[in-house]
Amino acid sequence: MTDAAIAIDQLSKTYEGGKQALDNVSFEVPRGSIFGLLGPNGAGKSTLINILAGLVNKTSGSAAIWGFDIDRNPRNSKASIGIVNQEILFDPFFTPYETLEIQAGLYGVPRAKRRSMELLRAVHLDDKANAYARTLSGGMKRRLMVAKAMVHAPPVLVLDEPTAGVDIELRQQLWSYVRGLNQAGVTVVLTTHYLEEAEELCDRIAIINHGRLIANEPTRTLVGKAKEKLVEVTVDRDVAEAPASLRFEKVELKGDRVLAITYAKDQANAGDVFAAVQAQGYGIIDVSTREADLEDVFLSLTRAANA
Ligand SMILES: Nc1ncnc2c1ncn2[C@@H]1O[C@H](COP(=O)(O)OP(=O)(O)OP(=O)(O)O)[C@@H](O)[C@H]1O
Repeated sequence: MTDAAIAIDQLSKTYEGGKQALDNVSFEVPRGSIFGLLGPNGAGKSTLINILAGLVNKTSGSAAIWGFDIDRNPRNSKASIGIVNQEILFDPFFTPYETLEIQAGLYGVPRAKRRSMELLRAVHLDDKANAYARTLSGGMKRRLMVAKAMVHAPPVLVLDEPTAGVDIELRQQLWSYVRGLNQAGVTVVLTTHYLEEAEELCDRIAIINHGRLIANEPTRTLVGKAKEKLVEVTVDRDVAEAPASLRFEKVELKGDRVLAITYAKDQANAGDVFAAVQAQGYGIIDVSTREADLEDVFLSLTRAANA
């Protein structure tokens, strides 16, 4: 038995009709982490989450949640995970309070241990406790889904694209709640298309592309893998067009006197860039560099995997 929050071993899924959504995927989510599961549309993220939730049958491989194998110990594995799906699912005629009470009933949480009001307060819905769920805004519904996933106090919370269509302020609120849960000991797995969100929140990131795992590393290591770096050079006179003789990945003219030059870190350094600019007869007035972010890494990894 592993002590990972989630352990996935050689997991594969081929849907009826022959579409292979997961191809031999193995990784572990460390307990206590905020783990990002990233990938382009159709990569297989939802399939993976639905297998963990018991909603989709895997074709082969194994998965365990909090040490409980999903086949051998489905009750315990299900009790160990709370999942917030992409779709918003609850009865529009129940109030948020009732929705949580019903969910608690489904999970067999005894009345004395229910904390529906506390959960509603945590997601800033306590003033809507007795409103019909159908009268809630999209963002409120999503927050109710998060509260619903937490009624049985699972040690692992999975959020599948939780902020799609949620405005920035509510997104911040949602994340501060998720961070709070994590600080209280809950392991969090989230899938997102917002790379900067993953970069900011996640300790570790796995990337899936066409059903295959192409990265699984601490966020910092992953960001450090960016192959390209950008330097902007301000020169001492107007540049009519980006000089063609500068042999770097990309040279763009930004404004009259600023050259934005992208170079491959393993082939050049900033000194080479400055020397090349000076060799063109320009004096250098100012320089600024930008560290590559997760977006660059994500694009270069998925591009390499597709090639
Ligand atoms: N029930 C199904 N039957 C057949 N194919 C399916 C089914 N569900 C998903 N697929 C296919 O499996 C692949 C993976 O889909 P999945 O929804 O897991 O991807 P995803 O990474 O979650 O994408 P998105 O970010 O768009 O939700 C896709 O090609 C999808 O069309």
